[in-house]
Amino acid sequence: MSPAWSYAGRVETFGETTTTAAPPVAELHLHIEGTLQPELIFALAERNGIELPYADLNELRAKYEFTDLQSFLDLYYANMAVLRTEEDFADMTRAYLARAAAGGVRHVEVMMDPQAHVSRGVPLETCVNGVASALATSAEEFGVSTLLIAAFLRDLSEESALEVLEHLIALEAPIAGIGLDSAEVGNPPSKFERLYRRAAEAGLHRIAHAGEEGPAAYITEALDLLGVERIDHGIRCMDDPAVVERLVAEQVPLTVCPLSNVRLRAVDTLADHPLPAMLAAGLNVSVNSDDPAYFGGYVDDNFEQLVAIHGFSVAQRATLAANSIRSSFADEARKGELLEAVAEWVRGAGE
Ligand code: HPA
Ligand SMILES: [Zn+2]
Repeated sequence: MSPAWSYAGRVETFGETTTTAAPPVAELHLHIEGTLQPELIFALAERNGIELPYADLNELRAKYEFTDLQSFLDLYYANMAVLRTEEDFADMTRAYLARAAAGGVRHVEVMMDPQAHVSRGVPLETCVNGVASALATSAEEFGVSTLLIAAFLRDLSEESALEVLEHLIALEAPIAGIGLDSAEVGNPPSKFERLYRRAAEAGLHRIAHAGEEGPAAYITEALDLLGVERIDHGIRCMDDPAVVERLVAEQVPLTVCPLSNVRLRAVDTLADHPLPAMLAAGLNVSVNSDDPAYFGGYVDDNFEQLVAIHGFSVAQRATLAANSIRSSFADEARKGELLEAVAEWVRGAGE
């Protein structure tokens, strides 16, 4: 199947040299199911003989107007119905990797939502093997190193999450860690203490969404009760100076997703986004796409708009890139290579 994306190869010019707006980065906050582009949804529906509730691409695209996280999640879960076979998961993953690589991503820690597939009758092996098979050839094919993270749906029970985690462990699934996503408010980190304890016992990395729509207190809970190594989003920390102070002191990585926050109305506009203030406060922030097929762009699009709206300098962009690399779970040798690539990008930018 031909890829359902295209890349315009946008560049900026600095004096004599030309460089891309986005530095080489590690993408640390990416839901693979959120990379499913409308064209691929139609292609997979046809391949699998599935009738979509939309007459055409335009009717589907008209649904991409969100009022909050839940309004997005409803469409995100509905569209997953087209993912049935290993090949479907692999094609979706490969399309993301190709597009991300073209936009500067050099390392990615891909989240997937196994419960969203198992609950509609897709075997765990099918979704894991499909995504993992595309990740396995990514370094060679796209120059992008990869890790896989199983994310659990916080609006489901802890028992459901534990059952799937045990199954993943029994299958020796190639996962590096676990995450926590879906509807945040009313589903605090404290609901998943046993899950995170089990993941730690199994030697898995631990991350969690917190402070996207939920309060700053959820960030503290995720750190203290779940022992997470990174916080996904975390923007609501800005409501509580004591939480900011702690996050700065401990240099807890926050994987921020500016375009996502605008599309889900966590912030009104990109001009109102707290990322510049977060950087200025000394927080360990990075830039990520979250669900690029739904939120209007990949990592490079996020950087491009941050430059356009906030005038982020080469030095600021290099800091964001270095933060992403240092906060990744890549090995030290890979981190060193990627940090060198950032330094090279800065030299090319001539600032
Ligand atoms: O932005 C998100 N937030 C919470 N859950 C999610 N699942 C996919 N994307 C998201
Ligand atoms: Zn997310």
